[in-house]
Amino acid sequence: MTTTQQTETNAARVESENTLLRIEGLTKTFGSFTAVDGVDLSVPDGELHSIIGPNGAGKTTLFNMIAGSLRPTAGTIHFRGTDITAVDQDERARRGVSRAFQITQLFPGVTVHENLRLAAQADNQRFNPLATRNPDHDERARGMLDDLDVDARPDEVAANLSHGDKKKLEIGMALVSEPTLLLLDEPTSGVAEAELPALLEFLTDAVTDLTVLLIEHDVDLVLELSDRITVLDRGEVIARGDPEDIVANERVQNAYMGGY
Ligand SMILES: Nc1ncnc2c1ncn2[C@@H]1O[C@H](COP(=O)(O)OP(=O)(O)OP(=O)(O)O)[C@@H](O)[C@H]1O
Repeated sequence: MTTTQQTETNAARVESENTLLRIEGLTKTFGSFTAVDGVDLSVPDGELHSIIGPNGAGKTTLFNMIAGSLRPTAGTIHFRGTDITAVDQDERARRGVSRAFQITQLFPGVTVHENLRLAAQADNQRFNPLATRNPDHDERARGMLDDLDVDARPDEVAANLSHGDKKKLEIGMALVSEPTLLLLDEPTSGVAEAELPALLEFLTDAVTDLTVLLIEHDVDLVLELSDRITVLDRGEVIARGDPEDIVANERVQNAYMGGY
């Protein structure tokens, strides 16, 4: 083997050692319609990778396949080097793939603290209010509540929070389960303009040491938070790069980001 070949092999090995999520040829068809069409994606440890694209581009379908709620028609998903394509959603969550949903999933009738405690003690994201109380979960819930800085007392019921604080709580519930890969689906959807700066500040802190896949329509937020961005259009990857590359990409301009 030449020195150049050796260097390339080493570089490939380092790349694969750092890769947390690797997707190859991922495809989903609904009848004759192809919603996600042969998507490749590699996300290294610690990266915040955003998936953007116009409505109906296939972002949520892609997320559903990564989270395990939707079976791909073709392609593979590797997580930490292991093929998880056939692994069910609960087992993926147990292995560290955690999802905060587009539609708020918190329990409106219970307190803010209790929501976080239930999330901390959830076994692979299945909430069990009857599980034996563990002081460690209480502590993690309290710590997360401090980080969240929501405008509510711990004993306030979640239903009384502002929409922005509900979003924060929902993300906090995903974080308190200590995920390896966090899937964030539209964290700012429905959040009032006035609440956005606080949510952005929280998100920036919360995701610092995590590997995150983010779907988000707010382009400013995507450009600010992302290490890399993948742009989908009609199920296909049309561009990938760091925020500067994406802003400068003509195809992306035409498909999606008119005005940037
Ligand atoms: N279960 C389903 N059956 C049939 N078609 C579906 C199904 N789920 C999604 N689709 C279609 O697949 C395409 C991609 O949908 P998807 O929700 O993944 O897009 P998206 O990029 O997340 O859109 P948005 O930004 O509007 O949330 C859309 O045309 C949608 O109508």
